[in-house]
Amino acid sequence: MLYLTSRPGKIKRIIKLKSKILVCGGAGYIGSHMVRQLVERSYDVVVFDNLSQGNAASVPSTVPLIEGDLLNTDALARLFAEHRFDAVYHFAALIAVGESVVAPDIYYRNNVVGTLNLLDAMRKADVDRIVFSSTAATFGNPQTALIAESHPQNSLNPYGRTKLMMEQVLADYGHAFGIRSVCFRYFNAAGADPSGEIGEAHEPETHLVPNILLAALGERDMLDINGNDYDTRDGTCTRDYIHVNDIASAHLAALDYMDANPGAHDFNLGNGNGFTIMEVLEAAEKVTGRKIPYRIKPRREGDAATLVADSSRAKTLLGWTPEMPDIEMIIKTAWDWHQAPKYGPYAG
Ligand SMILES: NC(=O)c1ccc[n+]([C@@H]2O[C@H](COP(=O)([O-])OP(=O)(O)OC[C@H]3O[C@@H](n4cnc5c(N)ncnc54)[C@H](O)[C@@H]3O)[C@@H](O)[C@H]2O)c1
Ligand SMILES: O=c1ccn([C@@H]2O[C@H](COP(=O)(O)OP(=O)(O)O[C@H]3O[C@H](CO)[C@@H](O)[C@H](O)[C@H]3O)[C@@H](O)[C@H]2O)c(=O)[nH]1
Repeated sequence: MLYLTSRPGKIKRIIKLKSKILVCGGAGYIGSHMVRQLVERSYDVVVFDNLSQGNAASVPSTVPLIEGDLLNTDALARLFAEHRFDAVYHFAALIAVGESVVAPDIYYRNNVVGTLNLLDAMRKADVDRIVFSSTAATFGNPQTALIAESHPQNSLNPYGRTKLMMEQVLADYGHAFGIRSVCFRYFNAAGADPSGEIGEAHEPETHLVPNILLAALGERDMLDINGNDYDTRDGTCTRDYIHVNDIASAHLAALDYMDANPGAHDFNLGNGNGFTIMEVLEAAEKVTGRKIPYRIKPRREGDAATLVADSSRAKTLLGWTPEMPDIEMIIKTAWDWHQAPKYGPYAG
């Protein structure tokens, strides 16, 4: 934040200028919700995205969208030469657990090399604040019912390991180079902005909630459930679903937190309630009023049986409160979007 006086020498009036924020991956699902919250609060925002999964239509027309790749160091140099950023939100990554098991090379290059390139560009431009999208997938199978930040991180898949590596890099860069960082380990992002203007639109879609809703709409024949022989209430995997706007609101709090606290910090973001796949399916049937067909398939490699967050640290230190913790409300916002998506593979 920059504070200027309207009359130099005489402090008559304080004008608070909003920070300029780079949102890498800002055309993606969570990034686009972040951009919307930043714009609503009058931040100066620039989006950098290679549109491999992102949708240009999800970025407001007032926000510059620079199409570029984190693996292209020239494009990054140009970006940081053209703009003076106060902080970076880094959402850009490949995100599918199952795919990372069969194509780890692509995941390590994109998520690890891409992030190292971004950090190099930041350092050259003297930008020293970054909020990094990490994940519950860094933890592996839990040793306690709720996963707090102190829980050991033994990721079960390459995707989670790319994120864990970057958490470690950020801690080292904080120590050596003074880079301030917040790593948010989201549990399962779901839902859509209640405006109905933006939502989840991946191609192909791999996430549970949209796949359930696509089956409800007949866009898929049925939901494939990846295994029902886990040690959970009904044998299907348990996850902690958190509304995408609640993830974004934590990022706003992180800016002030980094101002006051040098170094690297991590926070788990979830609602603290685990739902099995069958329970999410039942909740979606209630919300949609439709019977949703499904079949049981083999386990998907790399899946933890259960991932549920303890988010006390974010609540205490960031003053963060999720505004939409109810699973049916989360699904309802996604359902409103999926019935009439404005972009993506099922639009029109
Ligand atoms: N969706 C979830 O449930 C979840 C949970 C935990 C963590 N995360 C993390 O949150 C972040 C955002 O997830 P999302 O669901 O919005 O994913 P997404 O795929 O919708 O968005 C990622 C965006 O990054 C862009 N991108 C990817 N690689 C890039 C590159 N090399 N250069 C430039 N742009 C690139 C994509 O085009 C896309 O727009 C990711 O880092 C993901 O690992 C997501
Ligand atoms: O069509 C589907 C989709 C998913 N699942 C299962 O549902 C659960 C949740 O899967 P998914 O929605 O793909 O989320 P995760 O695999 O838990 O991964 C998400 O949540 C992680 C945090 O927990 C993030 O890091 C990842 O980026 C994000 O993809 C898993 O057991 C999947 O195997 C199905 O059975 N059928």
